[in-house]
Amino acid sequence: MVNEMTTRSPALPQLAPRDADSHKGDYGRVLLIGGSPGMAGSISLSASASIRSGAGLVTVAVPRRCLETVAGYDRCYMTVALPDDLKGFYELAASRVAQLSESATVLGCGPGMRTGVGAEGIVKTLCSQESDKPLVFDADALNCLSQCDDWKSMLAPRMILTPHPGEWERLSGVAASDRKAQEAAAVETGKATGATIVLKGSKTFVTDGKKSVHNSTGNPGMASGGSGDVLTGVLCGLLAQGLAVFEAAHLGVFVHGRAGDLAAESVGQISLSASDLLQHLPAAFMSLSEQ
Ligand SMILES: NC(=O)C1=CN([C@@H]2O[C@H](COP(=O)(O)OP(=O)(O)OC[C@H]3O[C@@H](n4cnc5c(N)ncnc54)[C@H](OP(=O)(O)O)[C@@H]3O)[C@@H](O)[C@H]2O)[C@@H](O)CC1
Ligand SMILES: Nc1ncnc2c1ncn2[C@@H]1O[C@H](COP(=O)(O)OP(=O)(O)O)[C@@H](O)[C@H]1O
Ligand SMILES: [Mg+2]
Repeated sequence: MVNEMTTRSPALPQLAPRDADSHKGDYGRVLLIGGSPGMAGSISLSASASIRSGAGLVTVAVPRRCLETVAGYDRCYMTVALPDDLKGFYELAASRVAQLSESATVLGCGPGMRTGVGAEGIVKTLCSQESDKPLVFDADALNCLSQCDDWKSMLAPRMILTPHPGEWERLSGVAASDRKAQEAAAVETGKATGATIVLKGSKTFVTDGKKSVHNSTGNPGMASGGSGDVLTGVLCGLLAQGLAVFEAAHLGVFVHGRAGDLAAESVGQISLSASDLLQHLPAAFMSLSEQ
């Protein structure tokens, strides 16, 4: 059980208004790492969502075989090819990620990445960096973490983990069918590591072990492939604009669900796709001022 006495539920954070003479460098440089042949769309959804969530500059690092595909989805982000083999990232990709991450202000990793030696090397490299840069781990980055016996010791307060219940079962060992126990494990992990855990679901639970909140937006139309990939990008976009880690997670899940609710009003729950979430992020952000 989540102990209400040891966690508190904060108010919805807000983004500050933009200075009239600000420029793209003021809104952060996001580096997203992921994708693989057959799952190029996932990391593209994340990158496009980062742009729609206000990031100044977004770069996507993908296996070389996916570069042209990913680049063709959206003109607004940059692409970098990483060493690959037929299974995804090749071992040498980790050192290139280390180089690229130096010029980024926010890092996101995992959607569509697959698991393998190359992907595991990237996750370990990102975790071992002496850095305060915010880092979002989703999907296969979480699956790579779960291969490490000491995965909790690899976490830090700069990190957000965004597992769905299946991914959280792999990591925490707590069955996806026991939501209360999964939330309690998320609180314990937050307390032990300082990381923020976003345990996704119909009422997504966000905790850093000290503060916790259940999200109130979203609908079952979002139960469609790619919805979570969009959330990863939203979180990176908010972090890039300077929100603190827990605050970015709190606002991110809210605005992502609001985009889903607006999309459902427009196209219905049955037809709702992750692309519709992207299209409704602008209205979701504009609606925040009405909160
Ligand atoms: N367009 C693209 O390129 C897309 C690419 N994608 C990429 O695909 C990769 C695999 O990611 P994944 O999430 O699809 O599969 P996986 O990690 O095996 O998890 C499924 C397992 O968890 C269980 N489970 C239990 N509760 C659950 C819950 N509430 N929500 C979800 N699952 C739940 C579930 O149980 P079951 O459904 O059998 O009841 C099953 O056993 C990853 O890289 C991702 O980024 C996708 O984003 C789609 C769009
Ligand atoms: N029934 C639902 N109600 C509200 N939100 C949902 C529902 N089903 C899924 N979602 C949201 O959609 C996203 C799904 O994430 P995930 O399972 O990682 O998808 P994918 O990996 O296909 O991108 C999460 O943010 C989750 O909260
Ligand atoms: Mg996912």
